[in-house]
Amino acid sequence: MRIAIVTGASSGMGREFVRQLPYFYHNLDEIWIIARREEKLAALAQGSAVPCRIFAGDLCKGEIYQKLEHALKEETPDIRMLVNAAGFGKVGEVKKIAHREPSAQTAMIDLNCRALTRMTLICLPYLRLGSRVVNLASAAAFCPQPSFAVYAATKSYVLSFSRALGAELKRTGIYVTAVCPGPVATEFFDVSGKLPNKWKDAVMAKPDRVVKKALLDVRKKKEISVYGIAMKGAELGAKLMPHRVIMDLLSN
Ligand SMILES: NC(=O)C1=CN([C@@H]2O[C@H](COP(=O)(O)OP(=O)(O)OC[C@H]3O[C@@H](n4cnc5c(N)ncnc54)[C@H](OP(=O)(O)O)[C@@H]3O)[C@@H](O)[C@H]2O)C=CC1
Ligand SMILES: CC(=O)[C@H](N)C(=O)O
Repeated sequence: MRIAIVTGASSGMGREFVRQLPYFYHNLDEIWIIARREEKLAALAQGSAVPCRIFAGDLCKGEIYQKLEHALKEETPDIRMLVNAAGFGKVGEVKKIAHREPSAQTAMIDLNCRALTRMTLICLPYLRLGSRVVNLASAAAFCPQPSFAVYAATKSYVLSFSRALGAELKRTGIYVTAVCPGPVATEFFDVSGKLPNKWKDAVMAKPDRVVKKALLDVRKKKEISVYGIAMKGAELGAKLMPHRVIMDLLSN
């Protein structure tokens, strides 16, 4: 059985991956979709061109992994693609968020880093020649971001982990792509709060376009997928400019 697994499938870019995957991969038997909101997953499954298997649960708790591991052992599928899209952010200074929502920042690390790593480790034995791992990092991975500090740090982890894992797996014919978009119009900002920099509103991208570009880059075995000229500029800027200067710019 050939499958794709997508976390964070109930909204935003995860959902978009589930919608677009059948057009890029014509031979998928099932897509396994993961998130907490079961009703959203059910609605997605209903409209899907490929049968979807729903795994509703919290990736910061153990139960969902047990269900998934059990299903993997039963089916021994060929995982053609794992998409780690579940994630969230919180806008604001570290101290203020800690006061307002004491556990939010460590929960962010749990989901954005720990859960993504755990999902990858669980799926690794089922990846075969030509399989792909797609990790949703962010342009926030390129440089530390005051007022988005923990979030940007988690995304630096995702980018670093993805690149190193990709280097390890390349000789086995398995490819890893870190997707690094700038701001994308999804439910993300309902959870994170308003963006700290007004210019980010001006470069807001559409999720379907970001995901289409990501899937094209995945096909090309690209290590990093960056959507849009503005974020390509940001990537280059973060390589050329001292991060202190960029942080000053971001703080103003
Ligand atoms: N939007 C943006 O500007 C950008 C986003 N990203 C990254 O892209 C990824 C997708 O974000 P996006 O689509 O924008 O955001 P959304 O908020 O639309 O999607 C987040 C997804 O994660 C799921 N999720 C959240 N918490 C948990 C949890 N504890 N257990 C299981 N699933 C969970 C949500 O489902 P549910 O609530 O049903 O559990 C939802 O499906 C994230 O990693 C984000 O950091 C990267 C760059 C830019
Ligand atoms: C939310 C994001 O990850 C985005 N790249 C941003 O920096 O706003």
